Amino acid sequence: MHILDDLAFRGLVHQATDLEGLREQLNKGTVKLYAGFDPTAESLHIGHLLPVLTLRRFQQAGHVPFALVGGATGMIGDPTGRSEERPYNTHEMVEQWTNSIRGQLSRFLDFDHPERAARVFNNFDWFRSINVIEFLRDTGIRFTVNYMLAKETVQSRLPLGISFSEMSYMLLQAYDFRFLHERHGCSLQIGGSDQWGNITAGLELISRKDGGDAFGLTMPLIMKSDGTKFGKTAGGAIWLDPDKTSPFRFHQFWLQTDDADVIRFIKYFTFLSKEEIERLEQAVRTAPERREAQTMLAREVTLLVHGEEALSGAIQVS
Ligand SMILES: N[C@@H](Cc1ccc(O)cc1)C(=O)O
Repeated sequence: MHILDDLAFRGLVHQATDLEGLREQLNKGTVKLYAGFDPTAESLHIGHLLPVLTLRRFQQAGHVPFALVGGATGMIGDPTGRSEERPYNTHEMVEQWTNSIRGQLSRFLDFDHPERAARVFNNFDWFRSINVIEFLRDTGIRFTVNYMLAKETVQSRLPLGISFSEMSYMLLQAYDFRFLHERHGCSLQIGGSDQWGNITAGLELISRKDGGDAFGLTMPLIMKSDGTKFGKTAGGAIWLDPDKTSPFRFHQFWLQTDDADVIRFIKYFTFLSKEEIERLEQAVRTAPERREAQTMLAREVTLLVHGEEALSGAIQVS
């Protein structure tokens, strides 16, 4: 199945800048794509899994994934979806978290592939040597304040005020996209639906400067059918770090998925085939009490994140 058809089947396409153009590009050959992750804590959580696994899907389909860890952007903080300014973390903290997140990402992508090896970047590597005059003359000049004010993130913060630093976040992310496009041939950025404004800011910069082909694709915000937030439990977030959320608790979390959500989550978070998923869908309908789909979901995601040994440990305890 074509990667874009697979993503559509899984309900993973929320918005895209030019799907037909992107399809053409993907058909022509290897596409390099990236997703970025800010080190705002020592570990990724399951909210990050969707972009990570989507990178993996692209790699399996013959493309080259780049994972960017925001050692620089993490020093400012993405205002997207936040109702107030973020407190700053120290440089030491951000650096430490950048390293642990880099390690976590490596489990999901193939870094040794002979032709399509994945890569990890840290945007601090390029931002550390850019000075403010250069940045304003080269990047700031490409955006009108009017354009920035029109972004949803900024709009929603206007009543209470938003700092110049947080408002500039979109320019940092835009700069990354252009940098990876120019230096490393990256032509697609993917992210959660809330990243649309930042991704399109990058496209703005790329097309104004060199007219290159570049695309943006976002994934849906994960909602539970009962209206509560996905991934948040009474005990807090579900982390990928086994020291913060044990493989047992991780496995249990997925086992408790509602019948109404389980097939959607299987599509998002597992690599099971369309046929297998359709069979499980049937099973939820005809024999929900067996919880076959939940068992499968918990098994597959725990295996992906924690590996075989941790999975058998988690199953034995339960
Ligand atoms: N802004 C993204 C992270 C990110 C950082 C830098 C980028 O170039 C891309 C994405 C987020 O908060 O999820």
